[in-house]
Amino acid sequence: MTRVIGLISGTSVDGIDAAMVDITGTESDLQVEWIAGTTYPYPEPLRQKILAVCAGNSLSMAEFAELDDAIAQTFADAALTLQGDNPVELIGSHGQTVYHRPPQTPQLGYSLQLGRGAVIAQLTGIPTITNFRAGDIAAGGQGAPLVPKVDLYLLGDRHHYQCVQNIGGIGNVAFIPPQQNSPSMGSNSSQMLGWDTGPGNSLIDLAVEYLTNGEATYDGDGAWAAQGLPCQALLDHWLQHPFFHEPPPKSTGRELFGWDYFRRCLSDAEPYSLSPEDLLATLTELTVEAIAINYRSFLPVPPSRVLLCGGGSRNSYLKQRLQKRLQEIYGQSVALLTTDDMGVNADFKEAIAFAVLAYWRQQGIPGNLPECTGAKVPALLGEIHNPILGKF
Ligand SMILES: Nc1ncnc2c1ncn2[C@@H]1O[C@H](COP(=O)(O)OP(=O)(O)OP(=O)(O)O)[C@@H](O)[C@H]1O
Ligand SMILES: CC(=O)N[C@H]1[C@@H]2OC[C@@H](O2)[C@@H](O)[C@@H]1O[C@H](C)C(=O)O
Repeated sequence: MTRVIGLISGTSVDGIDAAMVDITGTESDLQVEWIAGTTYPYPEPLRQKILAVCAGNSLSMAEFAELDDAIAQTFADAALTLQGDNPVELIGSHGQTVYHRPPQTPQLGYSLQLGRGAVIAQLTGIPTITNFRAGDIAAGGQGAPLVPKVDLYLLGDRHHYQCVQNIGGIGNVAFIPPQQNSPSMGSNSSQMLGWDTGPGNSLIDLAVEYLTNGEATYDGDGAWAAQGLPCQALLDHWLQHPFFHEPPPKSTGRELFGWDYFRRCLSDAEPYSLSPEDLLATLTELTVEAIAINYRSFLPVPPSRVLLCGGGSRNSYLKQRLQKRLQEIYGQSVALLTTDDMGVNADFKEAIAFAVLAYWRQQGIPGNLPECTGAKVPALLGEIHNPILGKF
C-alpha cells in the first residue's frame, strides 16, 4: 500500500485540489482508498497573475521563474497541510497549466504546467512526480486527456457502455465499453475513447465575472441561467466552431475558449440584446450542446450511463439540460449520474487521478492511453524529483 497525495489546479484556476489516497494493485486490480481531500484557494494576487498569463499576457524570464516558484510553493503548502500527521510517501502534482498547444503533424504538441517538482520535493521532503503531459506529447500525443486510463480502472463496469464526463473549465469525456473487470481477465482499453469536448464552465464563469464586475466567479447551481432562455440562433452560430466537429483525438484549453473567445461571444450576442439571464442560459446550452454534438458524432454506440464529475456536476440547471438533450439525441433515457454515485469523489477525481498516475510512474507502468491521446505508444508519464537533502 502506498499513501499518495495528488495535486491539481485545473483550467478554472479556482485553487488547488489535493487528495490523499492509499493505493494498492496495479491496473485491473487497482484499489484506491480515499483518505482526505481539500481545495486550497490561490491567494487572489497569484490567481490574477495566472489568469493574465493564460490570457496571453507576456512575462519576463525573471517574472516567469517567480511565478513558477510561487505556484510550486502554494502546491507544497497544500500538500503539507493535507498531510498533517499522516506520513505520505509520494506526491503526484499536475501543476497549473498556463499554455497548451495540441500537436499539428509533424509539429509536436506543447503543454506547460507550472509548479516545478524540485521545489515541491524540497519543501515537503516527499518524492514528487510532475510534468505528466510531456511523455505523451513526445510520443506524438495530445498530452491530454490523461485521466481516462484511471477512469477505466476505477469506473469500468461489466455491463454498461459508460461516459465519464468531466465538466471543469474545459470538458472531457472517457468512453468506457463494458469490461471484464476482474484481475484474472484484465481490463481492456482497446475500445476506449477519450477527448476534450470543448468549453465546460470556462465561458459561463467569464460571463458571470463580466456581468458582476468581478463580484462573483461562477453561476451557483446554474440559478442565474435557469431564469433565462437560450437564444437558438446564437447557439447555432457558435456551434459552427471547428473544434466541435473535429474528430478525436483532440484537446483544448483557455487558448481557444478563454477571454478572447468570450469577447467574440459578447459581440455576436449584441444584435440579440439578450438579458444577462439569457446570455448565461445560451452559454450553458453551448456547454451542453458541445457535449451532445461530440457524443452524437464520435461515439460508436450510445452510452447507457453518463457519470459526471468536475464542478459542472454541481450545476443542476446544466445537468437538467444535458439530461434532456441526451434523451433527444438518443431517443431513450440515458442515466445521468455523478462519479460520487460510483464511489469516486466527483470534486477530486482529477486530483485522485494524478496520485494514481504518480504511483504508476513509480511502478514503471505507462499512464496514457494512445487510443485517447493519439500517442504512438503507451508512455511512462512524469518526472521524478527526490528530495536530495531531506526537508530543509
Ligand atoms: N455549485 C456549483 N454550481 C455551479 N457551478 C459550479 C459549482 N461548483 C463549481 N462549479 C463550477 O465548476 C468550476 C470548477 O470546476 P473544476 O474545479 O472541476 O474545474 P477545473 O478542474 O479547474 O477545470 P479542468 O477540469 O478543465 O482542469 C467553477 O469554476 C464553477 O464554474
Ligand atoms: C492541458 C490541460 O491541462 N488540459 C486539461 C484541461 O482540463 C480538462 C481538459 O482540459 C483535460 O483534458 C485536461 O486535464 C485532465 C486532467 C486530463 O488530462 O485528463
